[in-house]
Amino acid sequence: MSIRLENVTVAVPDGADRRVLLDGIDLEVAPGETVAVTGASGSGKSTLVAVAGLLRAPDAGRVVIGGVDASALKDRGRVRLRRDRVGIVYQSPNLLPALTAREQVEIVAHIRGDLGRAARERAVELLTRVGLEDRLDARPAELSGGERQRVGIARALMNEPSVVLADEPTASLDPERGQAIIDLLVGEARRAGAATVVVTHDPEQAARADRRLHLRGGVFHADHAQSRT
Ligand SMILES: Nc1ncnc2c1ncn2[C@@H]1O[C@H](COP(=O)(O)OP(=O)(O)OP(=O)(O)O)[C@@H](O)[C@H]1O
Repeated sequence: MSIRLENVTVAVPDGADRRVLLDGIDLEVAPGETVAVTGASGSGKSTLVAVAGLLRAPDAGRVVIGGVDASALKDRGRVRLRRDRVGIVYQSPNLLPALTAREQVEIVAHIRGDLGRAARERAVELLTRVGLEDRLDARPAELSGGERQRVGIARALMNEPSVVLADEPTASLDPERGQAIIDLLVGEARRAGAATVVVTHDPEQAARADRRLHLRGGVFHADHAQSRT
């Protein structure tokens, strides 16, 4: 399933004025496609992820996930659409200190009310895919930053999302580990056929995506790195 943003506009208070962060953005990401979004600090990248992930309603425009127009849904429907179709990888994975890696991932199924044997097996399979098969019972304090982010990726994929959104998922890691995490995320999202948007500051990471867009002045510009290649 794809995600489509149509004419999305978001403005925020700026002193006595209002500042337009997203100015009629159009974006369609196909199933299995990865789009990297770069942009200066404060350019609205996190806001874009929040809107695409149905965490924040745009002031105007629509977000359509798998053909379903989120703006036409009531709050509960929007929450369900996000829970069932969207996986989000955050800058920092915000794991629950008391839970093991396995439980951090299982909790997604628990929230949906379907933590049965199949879900438990899927959690282990995902943690294995991200290279944590030996760390299943480790708690966050026992994991490195990179390992915690791997748990965050497994957790984001647990609901078999149609759309994966990642907001600077490697911000807290060194470049080498960051690149490995991006490769893992992009690879897993492609494998799952998810439409994927990765926000990153890092041109090398952006180069791993199928398409690169640069957010400036509230609109997308084709990334310079892309036009050189
Ligand atoms: N609800 C809000 N009220 C007021 N200002 C806001 C609100 N949401 C975002 N902003 C401002 O809008 C700008 C863009 O924020 P956003 O977090 O989307 O940028 P970003 O590109 O992700 O930045 P960074 O790369 O630094 O994380 C920032 O200046 C932020 O302070």
